Amino acid sequence: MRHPRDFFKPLAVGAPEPVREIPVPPSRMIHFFDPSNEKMRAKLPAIAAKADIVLGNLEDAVPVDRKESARAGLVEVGKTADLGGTPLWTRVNSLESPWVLDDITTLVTEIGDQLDVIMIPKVEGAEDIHYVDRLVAQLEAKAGVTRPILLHAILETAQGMANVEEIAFASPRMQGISLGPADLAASRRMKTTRVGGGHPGYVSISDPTDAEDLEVGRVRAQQDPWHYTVARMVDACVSAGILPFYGPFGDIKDTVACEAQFRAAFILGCVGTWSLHPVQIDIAKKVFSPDPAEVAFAKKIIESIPDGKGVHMIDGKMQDDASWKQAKVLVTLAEQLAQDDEELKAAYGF
Ligand SMILES: CC(C)(COP(=O)(O)OP(=O)(O)OC[C@H]1O[C@@H](n2cnc3c(N)ncnc32)[C@H](O)[C@@H]1OP(=O)(O)O)[C@@H](O)C(=O)NCCC(=O)NCCSC(=O)C[C@](C)(O)C(=O)O
Ligand SMILES: [Mg+2]
Repeated sequence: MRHPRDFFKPLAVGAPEPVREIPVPPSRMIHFFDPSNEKMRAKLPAIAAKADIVLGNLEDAVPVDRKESARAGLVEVGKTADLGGTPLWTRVNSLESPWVLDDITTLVTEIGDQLDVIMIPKVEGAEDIHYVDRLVAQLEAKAGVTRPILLHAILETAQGMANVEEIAFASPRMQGISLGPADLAASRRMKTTRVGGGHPGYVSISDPTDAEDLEVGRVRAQQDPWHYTVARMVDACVSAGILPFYGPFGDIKDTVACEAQFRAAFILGCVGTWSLHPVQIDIAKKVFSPDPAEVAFAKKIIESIPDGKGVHMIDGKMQDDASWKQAKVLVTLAEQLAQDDEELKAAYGF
């Protein structure tokens, strides 16, 4: 483990100094696009105008025979596309793949100053982050990159989950962590073919109303199979000062279930999610922007308790020092999002 006094030293001579605080711009959705797809590249400026973050995906979902053109397409995006200030991220191929070394080398040296975050798939422990950390520092120094590129890990193996805390703390470059429910389900031998979301077999059942007939009056409710994983990921991220994200929801047509899954993650503490299709950008924006009615009540708590101390009754509900802090979380997020969004500003009454 690195000495605490060395933690913020660059890992290569000439590399930029690591950041001390992770920047928190609006991060409600990381929008995935395939940079080998010319049509998607052409549409990117319009997508970037709606999305908080755009990410050129080089890993799974990009066919093997298009890995090189995806990498070249992303370099073209970094050099020529006008994204209007929307951060550009990438997901590189996994560390054991034959493409990742060229992915990282090419991207950092060609478009290092345009790239905000590199997402690393299938991270299993701190050693994976340490490897990329040093490599990126060497490449930043070589290319003269002036601000450090941050790293984001995807949790998609049981091993990665078991090591989530050490992954979160592995480097000052760590920006955040996302859930990778498809690979994680496979790694854990969960019995689902879905990419994120619930499963009709994962239910809780009420007691029977008739002792003789066990079928009578029983209500079944689907549970969230990602609850434990997301909650643990949120704790790991917050304790390390980095940002937790949900991940993909593969049933593009089921916008209702997508919204429910995103909202569960939002309520548990995630700052954002992924969008795989333009329709999911709007869902994420709606879900990860706090509800105006809740913001109004949170403002009322803050206004009624100016010093944030003591016990108070507001609309029949007990409020104290801790609930004042909860209110602060909502109002601070609402204020931040309203800064660049006139519609939200009006909805929150700022
Ligand atoms: C799902 C797909 C195939 C449906 O694609 P489609 O063409 O069937 O959809 P469509 O509704 O017919 O498309 C309508 C229009 O939207 C465009 N479009 C469609 N999607 C996008 C997009 N993302 N960005 C920008 N534009 C997009 C599309 O090109 C089309 O344009 P057109 O009207 O001009 O013809 C397509 O949306 C897509 O390829 N999305 C990205 C998929 C992806 O990145 N997957 C990997 C992340 S999830 C993952 O890896 C798992 C994980 C974490 O690793 C783990 O859990 O383990
Ligand atoms: Mg995956």
